[in-house]
Amino acid sequence: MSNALLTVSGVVAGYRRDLPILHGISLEVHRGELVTIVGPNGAGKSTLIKAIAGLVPISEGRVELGGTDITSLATHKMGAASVAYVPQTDNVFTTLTIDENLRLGAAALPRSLAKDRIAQAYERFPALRDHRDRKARVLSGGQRQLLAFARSLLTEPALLMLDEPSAGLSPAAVSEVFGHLTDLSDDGITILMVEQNVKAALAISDRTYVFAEGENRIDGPSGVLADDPDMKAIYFGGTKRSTHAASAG
Ligand SMILES: Nc1ncnc2c1ncn2[C@@H]1O[C@H](COP(=O)(O)OP(=O)(O)OP(=O)(O)O)[C@@H](O)[C@H]1O
Repeated sequence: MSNALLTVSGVVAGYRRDLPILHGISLEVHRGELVTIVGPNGAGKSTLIKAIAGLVPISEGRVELGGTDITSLATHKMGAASVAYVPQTDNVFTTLTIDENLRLGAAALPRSLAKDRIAQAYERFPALRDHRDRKARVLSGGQRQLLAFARSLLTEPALLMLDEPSAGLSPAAVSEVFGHLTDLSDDGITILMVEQNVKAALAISDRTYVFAEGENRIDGPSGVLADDPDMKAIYFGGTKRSTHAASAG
């Protein structure tokens, strides 16, 4: 039996029905895995996680979470379906403090559970506890990302999806944020992320999918792909489909 938590099969999707951006994307994320999607600009990486999150219409194909069909489920129902999505920007309330952001994120939980989960969040991200009364707008880019992760984890989603968590961060902040992602993954949290920082992403993820022009190109264990000559072809002009890529299944 497959250990897949998320299964995306043949997804065709785009911002306009007559203009598909994704041309039949398939991938799997197994329970406890950290999986990255990389690829050149405009490859459709962000579009895929937005489509999974119900933000971009899917015209063909299927998305399943734990065997349940969540294709085109309305975004506001994704939380109940146990999917959390952290967008690249505008992922925290900048006019609120860290503590207020977390309390808002836990608002749907019973009061005592919310308190416990916020305490756990501060334990996991001590930098947030240290600045709990600061407005999110004065936080560094890295601290904002950590706040966005902490908020999205309050409901203990089965799947955490991140859109370019390293975008706009300094190298030191990338290494701090990616260190936390490694810890989350070590704690068994299942993560699907889109990244532009290929080297850093390959270093921390279990498996990687490479997209180009809205299609799957290569996938396999990240350690293997780091040395794959086809990666260079995809990034520097070629679009050759690999025949030796490891399968996800
Ligand atoms: N809101 C939108 N409306 C229409 N087209 C869009 C929209 N957002 C993205 N696109 C188009 O969809 C295609 C794929 O964009 P997408 O953001 O998914 O790429 P990506 O692989 O994540 O790369 P990047 O890192 O450059 O964003 C691009 O041609 C882009 O111009």
